[in-house]
Amino acid sequence: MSDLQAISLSPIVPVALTIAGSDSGGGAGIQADLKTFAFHGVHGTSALTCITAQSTMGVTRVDGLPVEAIAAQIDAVVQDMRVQAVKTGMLLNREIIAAVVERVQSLNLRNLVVDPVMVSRTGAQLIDDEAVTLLRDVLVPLGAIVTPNRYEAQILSGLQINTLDDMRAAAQRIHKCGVSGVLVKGGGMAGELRGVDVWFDGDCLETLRTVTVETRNTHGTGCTLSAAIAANLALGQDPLTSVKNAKNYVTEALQFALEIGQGPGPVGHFFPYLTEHRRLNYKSSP
Ligand SMILES: Nc1ncnc2c1ncn2[C@@H]1O[C@H](COP(=O)(O)OP(=O)(O)O)[C@@H](O)[C@H]1O
Ligand SMILES: Cc1ncc(COP(=O)(O)O)c(N)n1
Repeated sequence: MSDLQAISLSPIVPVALTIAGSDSGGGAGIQADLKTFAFHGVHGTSALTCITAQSTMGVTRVDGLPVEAIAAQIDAVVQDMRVQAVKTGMLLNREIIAAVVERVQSLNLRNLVVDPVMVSRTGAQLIDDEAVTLLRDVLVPLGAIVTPNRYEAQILSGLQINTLDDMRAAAQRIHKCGVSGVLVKGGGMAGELRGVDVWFDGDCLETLRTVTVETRNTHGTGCTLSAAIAANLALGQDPLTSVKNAKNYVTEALQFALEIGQGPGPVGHFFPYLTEHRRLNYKSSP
């Protein structure tokens, strides 16, 4: 039997669903999520929440989709396939968050990874204040894992975050809102804390360190990380193992981040695994 036949006859192909926005530049959002799912050998499905006109230079326009269209996409996938893990990304506004919460609850979606996309790594708020409150009070508590960056963790915890101890305190405070596992990400921290994450699940408080990658091409790191966590959960890994595997994957993808466009380029989702010959034909980050 050929490898191809073996794959198509395989009885269980894990399925993951991303509920997120589109990034026309292909580095973050749905595009990053589907590449990440594919890399992990997980079938990727998607419910689009909004369309951003975006590049490495920034976002020039955002159009939200009607909530009925978002709910219908989720229903279509879940009614047909066994979805083992779900991640949420950019949910844009109150109405969209409420619609997603309603579907997550009524379809009893498990293994939910909430990437609380609210503030960019540079500190710019991406969704309005009312949406922030709803996300914090209603969606985050439904999550198996929530993955705030430095600024999002400040909003969710109400604490200022400047040190590793602050990250630890924030993870513990956010855990109190009902989510099972909290990963406070350190991409927006300064100095040696850049790229250091903190995990708390009620029992275990762990600092996760990888090498710090010296690159400006970090577009899509958060989306890629949360999608990789969802992929690992879909593959049957426990939450902490999923987080550790995902962090290692993001670190490798950062090491092969792409010098594409005029702003911060996207991480290289498949680039660590291209053959040496093909890799040499691309310019990777320094
Ligand atoms: N320069 C870096 N070196 C190593 N890891 C990094 C670096 N920048 C970000 N990361 C990692 O990428 C993941 C995403 O974090 P972050 O960039 O803070 O998220 P977001 O994109 O949501 O702002 C985290 O695991 C973080 O530690
Ligand atoms: C549609 C969309 N969703 C999410 C992000 C955040 O991206 P990052 O992973 O760099 O935080 C983005 N820039 N665009």
